[in-house]
Amino acid sequence: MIATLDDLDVEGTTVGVRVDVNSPIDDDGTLADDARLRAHVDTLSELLDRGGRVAVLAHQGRPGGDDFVSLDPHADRLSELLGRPVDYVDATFSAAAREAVSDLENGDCLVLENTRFYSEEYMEFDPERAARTHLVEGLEPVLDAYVNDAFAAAHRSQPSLVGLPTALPSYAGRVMETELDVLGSIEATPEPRVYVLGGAKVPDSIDVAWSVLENDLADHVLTAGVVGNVFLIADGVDLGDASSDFIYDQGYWDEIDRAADLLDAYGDRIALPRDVAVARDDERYELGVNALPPEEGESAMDVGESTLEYYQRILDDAETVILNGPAGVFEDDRFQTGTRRLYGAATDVSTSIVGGGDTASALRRLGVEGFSHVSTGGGAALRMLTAESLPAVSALENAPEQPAADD
Ligand SMILES: Nc1ncnc2c1ncn2[C@@H]1O[C@H](COP(=O)(O)OP(=O)(O)O)[C@@H](O)[C@H]1O
Ligand SMILES: O=C(OP(=O)(O)O)[C@H](O)COP(=O)(O)O
Repeated sequence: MIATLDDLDVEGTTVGVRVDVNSPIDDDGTLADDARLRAHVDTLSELLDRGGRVAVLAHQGRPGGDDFVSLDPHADRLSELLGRPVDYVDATFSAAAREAVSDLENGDCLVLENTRFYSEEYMEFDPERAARTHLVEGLEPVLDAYVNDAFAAAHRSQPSLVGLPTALPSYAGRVMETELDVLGSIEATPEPRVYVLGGAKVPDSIDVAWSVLENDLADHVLTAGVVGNVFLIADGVDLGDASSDFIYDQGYWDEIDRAADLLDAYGDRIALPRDVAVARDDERYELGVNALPPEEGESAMDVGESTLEYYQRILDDAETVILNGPAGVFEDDRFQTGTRRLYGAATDVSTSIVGGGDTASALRRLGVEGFSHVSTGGGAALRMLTAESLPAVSALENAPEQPAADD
């Protein structure tokens, strides 16, 4: 049983709130998209309105990446979104950080530095060991409670996600609560149930396909994106060197065998693209699978019209659709059609659940809206769909007893 904000006596309590505001960053270091910050406004506003003293913890990017930047711009944007001052401290658990947290008054909010600026936070630990890291031992004395609202990072067993809830009374924030409610009760959604697996996380998508087909959760699995390309190759289609090299370069070559095994076991419930779109003379050009391979250098970048009509017919009969990953390279205007049409069709299904960071950003960019639920998580949402437990969620379940809100 996970405690929520309803169980927390907030007033005067200093709360460490782990959020996931990991966002695309422009070349000038500013935030390219603030959707993940917006998602946490309800949790943060509620804590502040109820008189909490809030220290926000979050990561941004991965070491070595161009998006591995400070949380200073995130604090500025949060301040605008919350309509109140949000201080930023360029420290996470040092004496300076502890002093800033200790100085918080009721209704104050500050953002601590990118947790991954400290090497331990980019390592995976079991919860007990995570509780003995510098980050947790440094912060725990100045915090009364911990709230985890970072569903999108809940598949990581890093100190700020599994160590703090081992050391402090802990609660799920509103984003975490909603995500667990929706994604944890997929089997209760109406049937026929269709999964659409696109995008580029091929091993994760194949794990999901195995799990939902084996457990009879899926009436159909529709494939698109790089996932669709892997299934086409597994089915014996020659997609040409460019698409094959891309899959090989991503390290996904072994996935072709797994896709072939899946087709052997559950081929009647797996739908493959019937045509693909390539760039020819700089224009979008569609080819039926019988006309493949494409010309040299051409890569399958989207699904084509005949696939979209086929998938539309399956979606017309669906009561629930669960989607992850764009149908094509939506960043290029020529290859947005598949994602716009497929996801657009999904909004007409009575229950439509979408996961994935790139997917959510594609949908915003293409103006596709009207889903029952858009998850903040990509990898975390996929992992939940395989019914695997998420380390950060298990840590909340096993957190120390908290005093009841009315005590
Ligand atoms: N046919 C394709 N070839 C190459 N890349 C593709 C193709 N289809 C989709 N993609 C890429 O997949 C990426 C998103 O996939 P993924 O990270 O799995 O999504 P999410 O973050 O929503 O889980 C996008 O950058 C998109 O360009
Ligand atoms: O963006 C995230 O996950 P996602 O790419 O699965 O949406 C989370 O912030 C986790 O980041 P990580 O995959 O660098 O641990």
